[in-house]
Amino acid sequence: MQTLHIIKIGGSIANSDRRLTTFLKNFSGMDTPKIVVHGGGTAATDLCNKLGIPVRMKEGRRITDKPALDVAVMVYAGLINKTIVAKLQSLSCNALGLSGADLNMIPAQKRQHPRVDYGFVGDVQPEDINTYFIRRLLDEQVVPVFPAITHDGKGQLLNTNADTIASALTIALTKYYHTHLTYCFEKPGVLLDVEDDDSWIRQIDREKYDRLKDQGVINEGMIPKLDTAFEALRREVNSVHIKHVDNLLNDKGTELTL
Ligand SMILES: Nc1ncnc2c1ncn2[C@@H]1O[C@H](COP(=O)(O)OP(=O)(O)O)[C@@H](O)[C@H]1O
Ligand SMILES: CC(=O)N[C@@H](CCC(=O)OP(=O)(O)O)C(=O)O
Repeated sequence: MQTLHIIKIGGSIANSDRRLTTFLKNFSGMDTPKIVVHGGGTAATDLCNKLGIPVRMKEGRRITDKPALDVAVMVYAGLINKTIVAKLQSLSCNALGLSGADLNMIPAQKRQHPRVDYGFVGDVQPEDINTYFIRRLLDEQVVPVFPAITHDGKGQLLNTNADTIASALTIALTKYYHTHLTYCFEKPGVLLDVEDDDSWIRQIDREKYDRLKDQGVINEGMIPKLDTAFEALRREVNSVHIKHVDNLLNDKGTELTL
């Protein structure tokens, strides 16, 4: 079996030219097959603020009404996705940007929640992902770049947390590859004290995560990241790491274990 690296980059990376350029240089040097999944929450929030569109987040997910969805599609599937693809092309990396609607790659269902109406937010089941076309592209040395946008198959685009997409994609491809999932962001890993970058944890298991979540040490955007990371491990993804983007090529960062 071939080894497949799936790298998710967070909003603070996509929003910083310096960080993004460093990441893409390191990433372009990695062996294929490989996939990028990106968020862009910071840029979407900035644009919403400029346009006077209220920003509401609940447990790391954006409550997405129609104006917020329009911003999400423009920012994630448009500006950020095409910027990443162009930069990768300049590094001789044959990237292809694909929202979940393109080639029906990532069908999703509108998020159902007993108490919160998330609006146009999608949840993804790994079983629904169109692995056939992804594998065809990977076989041709193409590097797919997925933004945080999916669709419901009935013409509706949906805003989907990028950590969720990265995890579901990796789970879906684990039948065909040795899969390694890495979440890159601007912190050195999962922190015991969010104010102290030296407090990063080398390894975290589900029990420790639940404890830290109950204590409020892990909150907001880290919740979808860790929930989806543990789901990937449970579904037999070979390794999952959460690390600083500048440590992509070394072993510093938090390793998740079951
Ligand atoms: N225990 C923790 N360790 C690291 N970061 C944390 C922790 N708790 C909360 N955070 C916050 O979560 C943020 C990451 O979530 P988010 O902004 O959604 O990231 P991304 O865009 O990378 O998905 C960090 O920048 C940090 O401010
Ligand atoms: C539903 C939902 O929350 N979608 C996310 C998608 C972007 C994302 O995941 O970006 P980060 O990786 O920067 O957090 C949002 O709109 O913020």
